[in-house]
Amino acid sequence: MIEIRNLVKTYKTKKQTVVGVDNVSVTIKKGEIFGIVGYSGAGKSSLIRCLNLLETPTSGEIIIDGQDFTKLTSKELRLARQKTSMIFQHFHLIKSKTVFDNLAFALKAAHVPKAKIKPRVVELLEMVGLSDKADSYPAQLSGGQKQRVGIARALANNPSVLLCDEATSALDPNTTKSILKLLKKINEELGLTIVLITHEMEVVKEICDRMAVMQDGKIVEEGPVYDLFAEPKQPLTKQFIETILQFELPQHLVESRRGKLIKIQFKGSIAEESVVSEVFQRYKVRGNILHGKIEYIQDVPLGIFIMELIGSADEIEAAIRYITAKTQSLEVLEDVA
Ligand SMILES: Nc1ncnc2c1ncn2[C@@H]1O[C@H](COP(=O)(O)OP(=O)(O)OP(=O)(O)O)[C@@H](O)[C@H]1O
Repeated sequence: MIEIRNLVKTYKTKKQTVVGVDNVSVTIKKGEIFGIVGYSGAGKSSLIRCLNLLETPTSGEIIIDGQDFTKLTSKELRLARQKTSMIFQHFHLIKSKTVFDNLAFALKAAHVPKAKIKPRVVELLEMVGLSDKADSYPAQLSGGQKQRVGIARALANNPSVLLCDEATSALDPNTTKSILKLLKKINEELGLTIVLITHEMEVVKEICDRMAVMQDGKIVEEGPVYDLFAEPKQPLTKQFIETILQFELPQHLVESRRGKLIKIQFKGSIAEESVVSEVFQRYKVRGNILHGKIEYIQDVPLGIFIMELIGSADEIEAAIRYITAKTQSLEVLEDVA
């Protein structure tokens, strides 16, 4: 478990003091994948870099598995850092060393006995699917393969926490997916806690259990990813969710509508029920689905549809009451009746 309490990180420049992290308190549970999103300058890097003391916090506490990282001696800190390893957007591999030697280097640095290094490297390469690249140099690898080496190196000394600093931001969408899949596998198989920072909601949607949204050094909202997708409360969270769930109707559809435009959100198992077809059977209304999308967030469906309901005012009202009761989420967008 990671407990961040009243964390403050400020930077003193010649002219001014800049606040990177502004009194953040958050608890990250053991074994979960926790995503931190925010625009550039929100303080994400400052926060994650404080977690393994790459940045020294100005004040506050960082307690990982019961140990306050801010109170360690430099020797204790070296050992503690092995518990919280990190992967980076630009991989940070040693260019002059082969993949094998990059991994062996991390083990040597942690004083792993020589005899144990080779079998561990072989094991790590297998874990990340790069057994055939042991003798390649970083320049001979694709971005995704380089990040796999980065992940193997981060896992070398059996950390309990993996920190990911925009780990997929330099990768194309397909490679991003494969790296996220690998992170999920590691999380499940090794029980590793993963903290990742990103500006991409796709990443959070794909693998995170819980998330926090940062702005101006503060966490403005946090919670389970599904809940924040289904019911974002803060304007900034809504903005991020809309990058995935927003859709606008083409103007000609809005202009040619004949009934009532409604937006329905289906959460969880209700998304798999036939609420809409039931409405057409029960009430004298006709309808068109004008737009719709079902997103699966950690395999749980979240559907959003825009429909036009056509019929008498009474029947439309009754249909709306029925859908509202079933979904708990219906918004009337436009009314021409
Ligand atoms: N070394 C530094 N010296 C001075 N100011 C800094 C330093 N590092 C970060 N900052 C400032 O702290 C604030 C938060 O920056 P930070 O890099 O943590 O944000 P971020 O959300 O990670 O943004 P990005 O995604 O662009 O990296 C910004 O105002 C930034 O200018």
